[in-house]
Amino acid sequence: MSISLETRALTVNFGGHVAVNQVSCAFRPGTLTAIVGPNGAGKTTYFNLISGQLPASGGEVLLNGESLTRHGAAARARGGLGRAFQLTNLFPRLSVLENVRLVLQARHRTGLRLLTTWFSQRHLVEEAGDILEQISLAARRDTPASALSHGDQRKLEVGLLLAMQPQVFMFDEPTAGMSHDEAPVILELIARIQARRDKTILLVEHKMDVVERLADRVIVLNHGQLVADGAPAAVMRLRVVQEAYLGAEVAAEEAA
Ligand SMILES: Nc1ncnc2c1ncn2[C@@H]1O[C@H](COP(=O)(O)OP(=O)(O)OP(=O)(O)O)[C@@H](O)[C@H]1O
Repeated sequence: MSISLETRALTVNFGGHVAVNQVSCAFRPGTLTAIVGPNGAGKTTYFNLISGQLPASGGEVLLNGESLTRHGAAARARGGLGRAFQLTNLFPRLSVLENVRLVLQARHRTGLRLLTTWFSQRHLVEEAGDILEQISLAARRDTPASALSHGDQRKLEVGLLLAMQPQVFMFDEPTAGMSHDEAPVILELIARIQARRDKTILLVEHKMDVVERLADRVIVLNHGQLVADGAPAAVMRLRVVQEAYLGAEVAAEEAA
């Protein structure tokens, strides 16, 4: 399939520090790419540059061949870049159902006039209800988003992404801070999006088992540079990756 998202020599400097350094990479629909690397390698910064949260110092981000340089985060989201796990996406006082319904409403571009009709309201609520089933939050549909546990808020964010139906899904450590019971729901959802094979999925992930389970391709960032790119089995054996993961495990053991 043709390229959906591409970065060309994407670069950002913070003072004298080059956090992302000339990263050129192309992503295709139907592929889940895991972005791995040691702490501070530039993974989240790379995401921020792609989604427009952070302006680049150099290089370009292209979606379907079109440069996004002039577009801010909101325009990129409308254009098809869906990034989860910025809890700011949620409307805290609105119920779980209303959060999803609002995003569906925006996607269907149903104006206020149409929305007043009983049919369109019912249709949106039904579609929102389906999404709540998928994210296992149907029982919490009337709960304000702010009253949900952290794990449930993260599920709801995936629900908002499902409602947006972006072309590119960006997940930044989707199960971080989640309990053992909660994480599988999110991973299953990502696997289901992946199974449709029409979306481009980017995943920043520290957990090796998650990368091994989900990734079709792994790219490695180290000191802001793209240092490896390929099939998960081969890339995960590389020393820089082993050190990054072993380092994380040792650090976790020391902290325990
Ligand atoms: N807004 C900022 N201002 C200054 N330096 C920053 C800023 N954001 C990130 N950095 C620096 O850029 C480098 C890359 O950080 P980044 O968070 O992207 O790494 P990461 O690979 O996501 O790390 P981790 O795995 O620990 O989340 C780090 O040295 C970080 O301190």
